[in-house]
Amino acid sequence: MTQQLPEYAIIVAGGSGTRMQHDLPKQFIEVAGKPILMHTIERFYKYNSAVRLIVVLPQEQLTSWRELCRKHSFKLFHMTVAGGTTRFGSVKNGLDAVMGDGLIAVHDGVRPFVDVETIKGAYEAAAKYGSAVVAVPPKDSIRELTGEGSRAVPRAKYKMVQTPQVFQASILRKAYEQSEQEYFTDDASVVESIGQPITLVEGSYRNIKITTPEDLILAEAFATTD
Ligand SMILES: Nc1ccn([C@@H]2O[C@H](COP(=O)(O)OP(=O)(O)OP(=O)(O)O)[C@@H](O)[C@H]2O)c(=O)n1
Ligand SMILES: C[C@](O)(CO)[C@H](O)COP(=O)(O)O
Repeated sequence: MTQQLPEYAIIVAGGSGTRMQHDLPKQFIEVAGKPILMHTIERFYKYNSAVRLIVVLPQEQLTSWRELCRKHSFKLFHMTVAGGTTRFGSVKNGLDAVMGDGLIAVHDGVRPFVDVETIKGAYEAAAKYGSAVVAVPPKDSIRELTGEGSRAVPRAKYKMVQTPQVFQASILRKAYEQSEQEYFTDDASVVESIGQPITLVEGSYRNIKITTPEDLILAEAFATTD
């Protein structure tokens, strides 16, 4: 009989949301009556209430998050950790709170519509292959910028990468021991750089990252049709 590894989720919500141009960091903006980050945490609880949740927040928002939880009677248990100046730094701080072996999902706090099947598929694939990164096929044509202009590239050769990105704990820890590089845009790029293979698993077009103002319109629509 195979032993079930403990499951962790580091939910990174330590950013400031500059592209949203809102007075609050976007993870705290209300969608369907509650902060985006609460929707995200609920998705992981719905998948498995035993997942150990580490929520990474901007240092200056730790107290206001506690107040928001009180205001919304939000009782789902989670640990909070102060973030870094970049996503890389925030993941690293979250990782410091994970002890021992297990599977660690890193998920953007601003992807509140990730479905349970996607989370389950990612943990299962990571248990088997060591890594699992959720991705979807591009819907648009893609052009590569060249020095002089641009040229078409075959989109069947590309995937749009989402989160969760799940890894065996030892692999993720080793990857985050190195110093940050500019091309690290996600955990897969960090892990790949130490020579570990990346396994892709199917994501969902609903699993949007709330980034710019029009995403909030989509978010309200998704929240009411789930
Ligand atoms: N220092 C940082 C930067 C980002 N994030 C988190 O990483 C996720 C994806 O990042 P992004 O959408 O870029 O969020 P922001 O950095 O907040 O947005 P922007 O780039 O527009 O400033 C978000 O949940 C964000 O809170 C983080 O935990 N710590
Ligand atoms: C991790 C991520 O959401 C995968 O698509 C994305 O790379 C985050 O990028 P951002 O520059 O922080 O928006």
